[in-house]
Amino acid sequence: KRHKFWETQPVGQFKDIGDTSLPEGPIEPPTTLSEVKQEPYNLPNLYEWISCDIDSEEMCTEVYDLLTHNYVEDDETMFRFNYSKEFLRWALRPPGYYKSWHIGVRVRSSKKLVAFITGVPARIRVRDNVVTMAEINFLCVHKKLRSKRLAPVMIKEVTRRVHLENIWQAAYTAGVVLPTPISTCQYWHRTLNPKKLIDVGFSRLGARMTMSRTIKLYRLPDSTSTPGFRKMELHDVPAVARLLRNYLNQFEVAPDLDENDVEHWLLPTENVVDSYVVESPGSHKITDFSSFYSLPSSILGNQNYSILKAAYSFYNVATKTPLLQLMNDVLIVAKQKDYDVFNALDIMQNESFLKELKFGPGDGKLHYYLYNYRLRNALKPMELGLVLL
Ligand SMILES: CCCCCCCCCCCCCC(=O)CSCCNC(=O)CCNC(=O)[C@H](O)C(C)(C)COP(=O)(O)OP(=O)(O)OC[C@H]1O[C@@H](n2cnc3c(N)ncnc32)[C@H](O)[C@@H]1OP(=O)(O)O
Ligand SMILES: CCOC(=O)c1cnc2ccc(OC)cc2c1SCCC#N
Repeated sequence: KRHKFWETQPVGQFKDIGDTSLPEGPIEPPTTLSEVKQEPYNLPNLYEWISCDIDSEEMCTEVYDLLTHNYVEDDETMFRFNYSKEFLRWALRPPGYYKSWHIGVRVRSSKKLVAFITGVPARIRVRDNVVTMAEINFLCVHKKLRSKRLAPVMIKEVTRRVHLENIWQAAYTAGVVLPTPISTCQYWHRTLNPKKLIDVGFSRLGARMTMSRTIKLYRLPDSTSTPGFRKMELHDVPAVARLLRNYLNQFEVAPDLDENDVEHWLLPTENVVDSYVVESPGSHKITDFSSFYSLPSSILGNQNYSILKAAYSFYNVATKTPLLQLMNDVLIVAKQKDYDVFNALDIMQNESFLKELKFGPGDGKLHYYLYNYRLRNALKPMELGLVLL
């Protein structure tokens, strides 16, 4: 398959797979800031660039509306991601973020927002090297402007703006295969509301299974079982940061999160991210941690339902409580909060609980990518300690 754009980029190329003579690490050296293109890339005349101020209610609504109608759909066009406005504000304003990396394209005449791409800064450890990167996300071109090679221009423009901040690497995920994945992961789904998932056509009644038998199969207790299991609070940040930093050390690629990062990414935010700790009743020590984020989806073409309430496993650390028990408690909480499904990737140590907690494998894959950083070999999912939103 020809990749006319990606073959011009400093990314692992398919032709280089297996070439162990190529060194691991940056593919191109940084340039001086004066060598970075100072002016934006050219768009077709009808369009103009806009840096989106996500703090502005009006601008945030325009971004939300573009994504709600034009962002990622599954292959069967059963669902389309429906990131909420408060989720977008959370995802796009981590410590050290740049408004200039929230890039929109408007129609000059109507001022209609028709495309979007974002970056946020993150310190990512790759094996033994911590690299400041841009995490790229929310690449979206309006359905009516597809297949016009707008995406490469969006990607070159965000690359240019990242370079202006003296950052030369990026991390991103996609459901499509591009040159060249550093790892390919699988989604797993734990049904919480079987009736709804069957009604929308995602799940089917198993052979020799009645609806009531199916409901019983996925039923969860009304309350959690781990003593000391509670919502994370601000004063837990130092302990959670210690726990998480230590846990993530075992993975080949993982975020290097300090206390500011932990406060932003993991402190509970209503309808955006939920996080729980296990505080040992005696010692008051934080021994375990679990978190999930809330990413609803529009249900396309169903008479009875319009929104799927989905929770996505985020970061989990079990040092005392068995991970299986910790995750079962988190499923119980997600069900209490009326989620329809709890999703998880087969990364980190997730494989150890997926089957036992009745997750089923999805048919979608998620490919992880690094920009301008070569890994000699692809990673197994369990070597990945990075979750992108
Ligand atoms: C140092 C800093 C560096 C920062 C930058 C790092 C890199 C960041 C990279 C971005 C990471 C984003 C991560 C992220 O947001 C999470 S993945 C979600 C991407 N968004 C969607 O799927 C939303 C629905 N689809 C669309 O809006 C359009 O189909 C998009 C805009 C996806 C493509 O628009 P289009 O109208 O359908 O297509 P053309 O404009 O005609 O362009 C065709 C070219 O685009 C390549 N393409 C297609 N999908 C891609 C994807 N998901 N990543 C990268 N490239 C993608 C494709 O291979 C081809 O190139 P090739 O000819 O070489 O094969
Ligand atoms: C019921 C299980 O499927 C999903 O939760 C879901 C929801 N919305 C989507 C929107 C776009 C989409 O495009 C790939 C997939 C989904 C999926 S499956 C993959 C995500 C997970 N887990």
